[in-house]
Amino acid sequence: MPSLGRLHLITDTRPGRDPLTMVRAALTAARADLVVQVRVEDSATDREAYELTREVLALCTPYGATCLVNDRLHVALAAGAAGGHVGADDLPVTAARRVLGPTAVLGATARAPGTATGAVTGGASYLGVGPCHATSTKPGLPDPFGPEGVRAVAGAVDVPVIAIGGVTAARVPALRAAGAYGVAVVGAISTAADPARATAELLRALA
Ligand SMILES: Cc1ncc(COP(=O)(O)OP(=O)(O)O)c(N)n1
Ligand SMILES: Cc1ncsc1CCOP(=O)(O)O
Ligand SMILES: [Mg+2]
Repeated sequence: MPSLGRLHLITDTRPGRDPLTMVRAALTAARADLVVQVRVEDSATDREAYELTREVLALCTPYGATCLVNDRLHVALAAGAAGGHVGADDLPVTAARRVLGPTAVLGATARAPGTATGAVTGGASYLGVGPCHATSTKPGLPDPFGPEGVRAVAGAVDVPVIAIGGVTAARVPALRAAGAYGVAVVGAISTAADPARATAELLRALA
């Protein structure tokens, strides 16, 4: 399995957003270092998720960037993505690993050391850990737990920990110091005035 990129851009498919323009801009700055996770609204159809994934893959492939799909593992497989990401409301990690096969990238959400070790035993190749900071992108989340929450999880596992939730370039150093291997962002890139520049700043902070 190739090494995982440290910067994960999660597509912003809320009404009025333009996820493909964001992905294009981020790729010009991050190239092969970018992981793009295709995440669609729950109300989107599988056909819409599949078509967006195919378009994102077509953008990622020339750069050698990695494309993952959130939640919908059948879409990941059908589209030819490198893997997927699951959380508490999705397939259990062991089942997700069976679906994706042994070599695919499989991310799992974990907020505590016990869940984290269980996910790794079940076959997760990285963990998404958050919300680290307050976010307006996903409603209904528990309170943010800051870098200390990342430290607790990172200390319990030997797979890459990707910090998520309200991540900005300014917040990256503390998250890295707490053991995060990388970060996943929506708003830091999708709401930036200059998404390519925002991507470059995040990469600089991660280096
Ligand atoms: C890298 C990363 N970490 C966490 C999540 C959240 O996944 P989940 O808890 O299943 O919530 P949804 O994104 O499905 O709403 C993620 N997608 N990526
Ligand atoms: C999907 C998800 N899971 C936890 S926080 C989050 C959204 C992160 O978005 P942002 O980077 O805009 O805070
Ligand atoms: Mg999910």
